[in-house]
Amino acid sequence: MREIDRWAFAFDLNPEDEPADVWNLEPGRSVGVWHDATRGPVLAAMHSSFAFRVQVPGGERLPAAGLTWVGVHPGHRRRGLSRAMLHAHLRRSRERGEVLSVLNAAESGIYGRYGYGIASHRVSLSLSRGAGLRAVPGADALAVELETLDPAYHGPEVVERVHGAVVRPGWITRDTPELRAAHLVDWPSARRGAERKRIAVVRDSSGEPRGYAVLRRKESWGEENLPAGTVSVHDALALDPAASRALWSTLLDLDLMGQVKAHNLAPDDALLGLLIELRGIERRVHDDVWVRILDVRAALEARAYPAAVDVVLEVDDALVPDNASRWHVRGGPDGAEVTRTDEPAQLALGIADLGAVYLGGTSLAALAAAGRATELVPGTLVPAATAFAWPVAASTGWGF
Ligand SMILES: CC(=O)SCCNC(=O)CCNC(=O)[C@H](O)C(C)(C)COP(=O)(O)OP(=O)(O)OC[C@H]1O[C@@H](n2cnc3c(N)ncnc32)[C@H](O)[C@@H]1OP(=O)(O)O
Repeated sequence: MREIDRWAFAFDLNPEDEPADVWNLEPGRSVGVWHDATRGPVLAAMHSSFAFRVQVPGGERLPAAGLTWVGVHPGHRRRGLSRAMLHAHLRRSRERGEVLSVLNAAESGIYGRYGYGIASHRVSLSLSRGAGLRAVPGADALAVELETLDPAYHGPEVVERVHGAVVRPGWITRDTPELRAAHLVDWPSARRGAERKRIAVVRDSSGEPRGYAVLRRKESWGEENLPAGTVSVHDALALDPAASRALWSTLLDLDLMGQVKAHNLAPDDALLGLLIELRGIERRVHDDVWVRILDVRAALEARAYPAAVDVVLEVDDALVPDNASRWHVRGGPDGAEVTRTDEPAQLALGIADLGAVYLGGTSLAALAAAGRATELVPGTLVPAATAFAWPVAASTGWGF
């Protein structure tokens, strides 16, 4: 499995990284395709999945198959192996009772055909040292500790504790020790001249962690010998405004650094609201988690809707016939009742686009504007788009 993974993703593990490698795949959830080669059977393709629980609007955590390690040997590509594996994955996930499948895509063109849609986004910011932040009462009373990352301690005591307290659609907790360990691995080859991973921990007066950032600094010197180092942050969370202010004011004022590169932020991360000056900040938006709804009724009944919803959707799903139906969705902030119906449809959309709007991270109105959802009865789009939205942006923010 490691071999086919390396063939598919075109990498070899650096010898210095070998001791850090963690096997995080879960037993019973991988499928391989064998090829009878001249020198004996070899894996031509494989995929695996994690047994996740994904937070949906309203806070419920739904069973979801986190598709991963989809790889086809370059000598066997474009013969339908990936398609066959994806069809099997959808069927097996449904048999396990998983309501959703989620993934991070290697390339954007691969997964729409299997009914996955982009359901959340992540943001990268490039900030100058000293970027001004608004004052937040209580921030100065918080302590910020800077330590070398010790996964055995900081993992359970800080990172997963803070991570597990986040309320946000699309949030996925790392529920196995292997996933937790893999998340904090400090690959020696990834340092590329930067320091080992450090962690900034924000604590309240009782010592409770309220936020953290895993970071590396890299020194560099500009013209006239001016310090121009870079702070790279790939994992930063804060549970309240004061913790966020304390965390980012520390990261934005580290000696000898010229810039801070913050990756994997939710699109509405508090940092964006704290910054006094947004002009000149380089901001990039990437696709985050892709959602495939495996069971329309269970999925739509599990989430909450911020406004009353009463709409008949015509859902098209070529791969899961059970989903392809007309669904009457009636509900609101306390959830919804979803039933098959023969009533005339008011809105029509495909399963990938329903996946895209499901977490509230993509607007149904925006999809309709692009011709990806159709308003069959005038006046039904705006109320439905309002109900399918969510005030907190969807995000997962870590890769699997
Ligand atoms: C969740 C994850 O694990 S993401 C990781 C995905 N893996 C990688 O990117 C590793 C490198 N690439 C590969 O391993 C393979 O090329 C894969 C998995 C992307 C595709 O596998 P293949 O077996 O070649 O695909 P297969 O022959 O089943 O093609 C099915 C369809 O996907 C299309 N397709 C395949 N690869 C791509 C691609 N990279 N971009 C866009 N479309 C693609 C094919 O053209 C075909 O289209 P059709 O439905 O119109 O006929």
